[in-house]
Amino acid sequence: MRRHAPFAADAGSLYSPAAMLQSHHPDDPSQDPPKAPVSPVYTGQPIVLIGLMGAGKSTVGRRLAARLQLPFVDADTEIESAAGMSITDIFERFGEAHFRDGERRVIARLIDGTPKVIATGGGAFINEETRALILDQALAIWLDADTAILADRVKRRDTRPLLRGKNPKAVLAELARVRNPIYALAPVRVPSHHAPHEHTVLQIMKALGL
Ligand SMILES: Nc1ncnc2c1ncn2[C@@H]1O[C@H](COP(=O)(O)OP(=O)(O)O)[C@@H](O)[C@H]1O
Ligand SMILES: O=C(O)C1=C[C@@H](OP(=O)(O)O)[C@@H](O)[C@H](O)C1
Ligand SMILES: [Mg+2]
Repeated sequence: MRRHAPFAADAGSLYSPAAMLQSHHPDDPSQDPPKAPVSPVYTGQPIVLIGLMGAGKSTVGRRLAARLQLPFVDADTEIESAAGMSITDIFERFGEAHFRDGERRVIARLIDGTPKVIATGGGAFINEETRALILDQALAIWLDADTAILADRVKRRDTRPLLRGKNPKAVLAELARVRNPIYALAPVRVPSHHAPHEHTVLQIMKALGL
């Protein structure tokens, strides 16, 4: 795994003074590139959330990015924009393999070395090429929740083609059996319980030493 030089510790501030000095727009802070928080653990790579459907990658990821003042991007939303249609339509019209190909290409584009939070779709990290890229160039965080919690959460939206017309708990249990050993390759695992999103955000920040 590629190692990144840690930013200098700066007591009292989350942000690197060195990064601030590199601004190309001294008169317009809104033009500055995002600055990675300073931590002895987190060293500025893109943070990539992985885990099963319903784990909270999209909703927790957005809140985590806001908290860290980093850009947030949801890979599923990017795939939908690139395709000009919903994930459900991509699956129906072109099949899962086509979706997986788009997913692989979109995530490769999103991991560009700049600090940001990326929420992936649950299957992204299962692709060998995507997994290798994430493990090498990003910091993968596995949001891990029980099947019962996941099944309860995914009931809220009918946007997941793998669950449509099926028993969500049974599908998620089978996906957990196959995928959890692969998600476990992530260097960081954060449990996602019945608790507010902010609780998981704080757990992630703690795991990152922030
Ligand atoms: N503590 C929590 N952590 C994550 N998601 C939660 C939590 N509590 C409720 N949810 C809800 O679970 C649903 C699934 O979350 P989402 O972020 O879309 O998961 P994913 O992107 O991993 O499939 C959303 O409706 C979200 O608001
Ligand atoms: O687990 C999966 O294979 C999928 C998860 C979904 O994203 P979420 O994990 O955000 O629900 C979405 O990418 C697609 O429906 C397939
Ligand atoms: Mg999501």
